[in-house]
Amino acid sequence: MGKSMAVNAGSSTLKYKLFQMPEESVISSGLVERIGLNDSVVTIKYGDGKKFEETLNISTHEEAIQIMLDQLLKLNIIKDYNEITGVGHRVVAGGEIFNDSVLIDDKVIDQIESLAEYAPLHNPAEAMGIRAFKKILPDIPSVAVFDTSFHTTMPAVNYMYALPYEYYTKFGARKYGAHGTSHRYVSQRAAEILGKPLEDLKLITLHIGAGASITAIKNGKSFDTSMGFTPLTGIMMATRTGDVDVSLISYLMEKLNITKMDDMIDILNHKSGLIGVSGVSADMREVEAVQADNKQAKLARDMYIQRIVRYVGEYVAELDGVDAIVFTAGVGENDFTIRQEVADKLDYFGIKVDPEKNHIRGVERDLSAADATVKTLLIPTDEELMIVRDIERLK
Ligand SMILES: Nc1ncnc2c1ncn2[C@@H]1O[C@H](COP(=O)(O)OP(=O)(O)O)[C@@H](O)[C@H]1O
Ligand SMILES: CC(=O)OP(=O)(O)O
Ligand SMILES: [Mg+2]
Repeated sequence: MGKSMAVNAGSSTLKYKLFQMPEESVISSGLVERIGLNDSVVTIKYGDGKKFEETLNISTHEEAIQIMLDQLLKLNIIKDYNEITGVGHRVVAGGEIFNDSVLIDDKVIDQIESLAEYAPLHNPAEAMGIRAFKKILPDIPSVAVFDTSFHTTMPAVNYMYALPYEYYTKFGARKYGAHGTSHRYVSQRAAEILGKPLEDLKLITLHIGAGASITAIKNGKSFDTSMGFTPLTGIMMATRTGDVDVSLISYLMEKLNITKMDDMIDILNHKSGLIGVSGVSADMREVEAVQADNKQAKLARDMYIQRIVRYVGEYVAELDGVDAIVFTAGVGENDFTIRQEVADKLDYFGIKVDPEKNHIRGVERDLSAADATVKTLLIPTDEELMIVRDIERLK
């Protein structure tokens, strides 16, 4: 009994879902998009199909949380914050400390903050969100659900960097990955849709949003993933480089007269990726709107696709075959053109998408063409559902 709230702070978004428990029915869901960009959009769904929408400039996750909390009361979604009896927060980095979700106490908040360097765009904002909720609801159970915990099953051969070994044992220098809650959710749904036990499947899950990562899943477990020590590496993202030669970084620092590594990393995290190459926008929709007449925008989009294709190819090899690939997250769920072009480039593997089935947004569907030997699925992610289940499990 009661209402449970799942809070999901992404790099450019803040999402929440308020669930009636134990039914797991969604009372209200909200999304603040484009945090830190101009014209942030707040969308809140509630009641019987009611929708609140507002466009304003929101520069931090702290502001986004405040707006969201105010609207819960203003829109009469709840009459009092005390109606909420459990809160779960998505946290990106859990390092090697957290291989499962935990009940949050002061020590856990400190540990999440101590892992800030493992996810600089996320953990500080997420710790802040946890504190904001603790302030208004100090006595209800709250749970942290880590992106990294799904990836703790990766074998050392995949999570180790070829650096001196003691950097791992002394400093925790290894690949941790991210988006684990999403990769876990869509892999479970994929098994249900395919009607096969997850343990028997080889899957490649493509979580492509503002942050983006690809995971190879073997026997239901994360086997390899594209993000690294932090969510900076792997495929190209909205504002992040993805993989880059680190020697180039020191060369560029000299050229740009940058003396602090943090300043350089800030460029790699915030000024690169789609926005960096296109010079237009971090938002795929805006890049696509101008690509016909803008060479850089077209190049940015082509690079974005190419890197996805590259990782899928790598993971087909690592998994020694694949049963299905799954598209999810902001771009993966909404952009049929990206899905189509990615699939077209992978047809050697037997990945083939039916253009008609693919012409859709945001619904679960098998997109595979009749002659595909590898399935392509569209599965909207639901990190919030996973989070709320962990509140129930742990409270
Ligand atoms: N219709 C669409 N077409 C292309 N891209 C879209 C569309 N809708 C959303 N996106 C992309 O999805 C991104 C947000 O993805 P999401 O996974 O929700 O964010 P986050 O990484 O912050 O969790 C946006 O930046 C936008 O580029
Ligand atoms: C880890 C990460 O990049 O998350 P998001 O896509 O939500 O920003
Ligand atoms: Mg996200």
